Amino acid sequence: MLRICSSDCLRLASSSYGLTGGIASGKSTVSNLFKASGIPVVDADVIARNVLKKGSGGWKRVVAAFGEEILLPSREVDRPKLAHMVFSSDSNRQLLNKLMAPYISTGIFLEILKQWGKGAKVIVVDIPLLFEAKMDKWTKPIVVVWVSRETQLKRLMERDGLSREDAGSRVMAQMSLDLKRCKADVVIENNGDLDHLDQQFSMVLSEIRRPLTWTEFWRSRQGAFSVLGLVTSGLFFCKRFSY
Ligand SMILES: CC(C)(COP(=O)(O)OP(=O)(O)OC[C@H]1O[C@@H](n2cnc3c(N)ncnc32)[C@H](O)[C@@H]1O)[C@@H](O)C(=O)NCCC(=O)NCCS
Ligand SMILES: Nc1ncnc2c1ncn2[C@@H]1O[C@H](COP(=O)(O)OP(=O)(O)OP(=O)(O)O)[C@@H](O)[C@H]1O
Repeated sequence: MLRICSSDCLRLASSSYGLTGGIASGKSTVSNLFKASGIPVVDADVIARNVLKKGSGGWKRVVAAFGEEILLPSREVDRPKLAHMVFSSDSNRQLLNKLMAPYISTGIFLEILKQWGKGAKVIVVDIPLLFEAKMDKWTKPIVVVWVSRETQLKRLMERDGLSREDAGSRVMAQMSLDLKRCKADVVIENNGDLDHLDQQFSMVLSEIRRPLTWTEFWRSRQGAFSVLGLVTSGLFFCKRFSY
């Protein structure tokens, strides 16, 4: 089932749409559908991977905090080892989040600027921890890909070859999907098959692409800039012709 909060709420859109959900809820699957529709996607997981590349600023801080035992012989981070350390300990995870957050948010911001520079009118920003990291104010509307806990665990265990216990600790490291669902503008339920997901995605896309009504336009960011432009030029002409 698809839930879209209200057309007004959705159409207050700025040009950065948030895409979030839980681990293995299907965000990447949905972001691939956006890409296939010609909408660029900024992927926070890709940025987070770059932040941990050997020799980068993030890598240095993380190695200094967690020690050289998290490194492979190539001196790249041993991701499964670090994953085990952070998903089995709240304090380790909070430390990693604190160290990486400034690099990840700067990376996301620069990627958005890059896409705007390329002329993109709409960008989807795929951030797994959008609510947890309080980045939800940056994006509108927010699309949450929701699945039941059982489906989530099953897909996570299958995809990453994890035990039920390890999959459970990764799920528990995030805000509950039920809470994220309450905070969403659009909810895509992904318990069904891929055809069902495709159908919901088409509905989301047509709602997002629907032209703005005049009321919606004036309430949007573009509308606010137009008002500002009109007022500024009005003042300019009044001043010019008052001599
Ligand atoms: C711990 C790391 C090394 C594990 O790497 P791994 O290749 O196994 O997982 P990957 O990066 O593909 O992440 C998979 C999923 O795990 C979840 N996840 C990742 N980090 C976290 C975290 N700190 N807290 C909760 N969930 C997380 C997300 O849903 C993400 O989509 C890696 O996830 C990491 O560097 N995490 C910290 C950076 C971060 O917060 N990433 C999320 C981007 S907002
Ligand atoms: N509707 C579906 N039917 C069957 N399998 C699905 C469906 N949607 C996603 N999957 C599978 O579930 C797994 C998780 O999906 P995906 O990788 O898109 O999740 P994600 O939210 O991006 O995960 P992560 O937070 O770890 O990055 C993948 O193996 C994907 O192929």
